[in-house]
Amino acid sequence: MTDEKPADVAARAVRRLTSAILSARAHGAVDPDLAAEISELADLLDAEAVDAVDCISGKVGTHDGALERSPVSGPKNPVAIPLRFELDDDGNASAPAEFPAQYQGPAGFVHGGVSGLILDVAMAVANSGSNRPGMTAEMTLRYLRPVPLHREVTVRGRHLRADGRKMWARGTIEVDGEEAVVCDGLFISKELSL
Ligand SMILES: CCCCC/C=C\C/C=C\C/C=C\C/C=C\CCCC(=O)SCCNC(=O)CCNC(=O)[C@H](O)C(C)(C)COP(=O)(O)OP(=O)(O)OC[C@H]1O[C@@H](n2cnc3c(N)ncnc32)[C@H](O)[C@@H]1OP(=O)(O)O
Repeated sequence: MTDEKPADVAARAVRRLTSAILSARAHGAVDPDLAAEISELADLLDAEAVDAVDCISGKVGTHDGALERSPVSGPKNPVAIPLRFELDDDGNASAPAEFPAQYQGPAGFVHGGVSGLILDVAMAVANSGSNRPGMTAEMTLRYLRPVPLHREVTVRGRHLRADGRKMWARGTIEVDGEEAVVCDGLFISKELSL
């Protein structure tokens, strides 16, 4: 038995579908009937969709549900891998990650923009873990070696220091224990409003 919510089950299925469509397309083999069936499913859900930014998040402009809706860690978000971050006693975030085909940049490797996205969230989680949530103001990425698809790597986020509203954090993606991508981020605390 699982206590997974229907929306989470659906999101997981859509992730598998995305990966499967990519790999089927690569071999020129998307069955037309199946494609029509998938489209019908999308029509069905689309008709039920609520036209609001906050439909998976709770209140607009808040941090509520940020982890749940995140395109990186959100089990409700089909675009997410999703990563499950753990915090250690010092507020450092880490998560194992294995990237499927839809995150490809160079053949066989993760797209650099995806690495940036992942590290932004890793740093945000670490900042929040240190009770210092904030908006990303600046990120500097160094790509030291390519990150392979379909292989477990480690994502880390570390809150470094704070000065007033400013916070500095560092995020890394490690492949075989070696840094492959390193990101330095500046975050600014801010009340959100639309
Ligand atoms: C939705 C937010 C969620 C945040 C996460 C929190 C909790 C979530 C819990 C767990 C985490 C789970 C999942 C993670 C979820 C989300 C994480 C993703 C984070 C994002 O995806 S977030 C979207 C991208 N991000 C933006 O959308 C920012 C747009 N932007 C602005 O909203 C403003 O631009 C802002 C607020 C940055 C500053 O504006 P402002 O008016 O409040 O402040 P002001 O300009 O006065 O600057 C004050 C001092 O910061 C310096 N400063 C400002 N910007 C700088 C820069 N770029 N470089 C160097 N220094 C800078 C100034 O120079 C001054 O410094 P000084 O005081 O020394 O003069």
